[in-house]
Amino acid sequence: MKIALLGYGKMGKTIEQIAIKRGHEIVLKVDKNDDAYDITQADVAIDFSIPTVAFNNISNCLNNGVPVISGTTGWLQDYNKAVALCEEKQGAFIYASNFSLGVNIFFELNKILAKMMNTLKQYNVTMEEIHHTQKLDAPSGTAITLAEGIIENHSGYDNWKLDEAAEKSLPIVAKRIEDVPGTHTINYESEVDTITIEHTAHNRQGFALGAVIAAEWIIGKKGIFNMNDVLNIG
Ligand SMILES: NC(=O)C1=CN([C@@H]2O[C@H](COP(=O)(O)OP(=O)(O)OC[C@H]3O[C@@H](n4cnc5c(N)ncnc54)[C@H](O)[C@@H]3O)[C@@H](O)[C@H]2O)C=CC1
Ligand SMILES: O=C(O)C1=N[C@H](C(=O)O)C[C@H](O)C1
Repeated sequence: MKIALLGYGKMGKTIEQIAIKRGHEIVLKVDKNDDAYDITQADVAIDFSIPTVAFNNISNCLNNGVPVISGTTGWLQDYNKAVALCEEKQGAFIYASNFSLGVNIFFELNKILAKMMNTLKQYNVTMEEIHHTQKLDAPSGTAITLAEGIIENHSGYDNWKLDEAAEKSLPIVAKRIEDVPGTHTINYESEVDTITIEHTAHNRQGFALGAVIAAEWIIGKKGIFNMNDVLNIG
């Protein structure tokens, strides 16, 4: 498979290593200021760039008939536009806030726990995410997906807020600590006890492998998909 990497930072470089080990070829590496490039030489593009350029990168792929996987977070105000463009062009597109198998299992566990806790009003939910200090967005995309999983399954919450407590709001605390690849913790706290679920990434390999597996999976397909489609869970 010929892969274009849109964004050649920490994730782009990790994806390159894994893709080559799995027998793929990197035909294009696009980073900032690389404006003139021909995306059509790639069978599939993988975008791990920055929030302000992700939508342009995705649009360029869809406009040129190249299936695209995006893991960039912090651009979701334009997600519906990307979906509409994908439908118009009959293209193929996957966005996931987190491509790792472990986090996708954690997403499902989070929904089940929220459903179980729905009637137990003595427990308040809080969430914390910790990432490295170069991260541009807060809260993390993964924290937003987790919050959405709780809101869909627990009638005590209908929105989330960063660093703020309010009625029916799920508070998310975002911490930035040197070199942390990504830790997400959800606490259900009552006066007598606390129930905690947590996912800790030890490195970026799980995110990168998931993105390459998604790229392998999307070849030959048309439509808008997510990691549940790829991993067949949920
Ligand atoms: N969905 C997932 O599983 C994961 C998502 N992420 C997200 O992926 C994104 C990238 O993460 P990292 O690689 O850690 O960040 P990074 O900062 O190491 O890499 C981003 C790269 O994008 C480049 N860039 C800037 N403008 C560009 C443009 N116009 N076109 C292409 N590239 C451009 C930057 O120069 C940089 O090299 C972030 O949004 C992060 O939140 C990170 C890890 C896992
Ligand atoms: O920026 C990161 O590093 C990560 N970003 C993603 C997010 O915002 O959830 C996924 C992972 O936690 C690492």
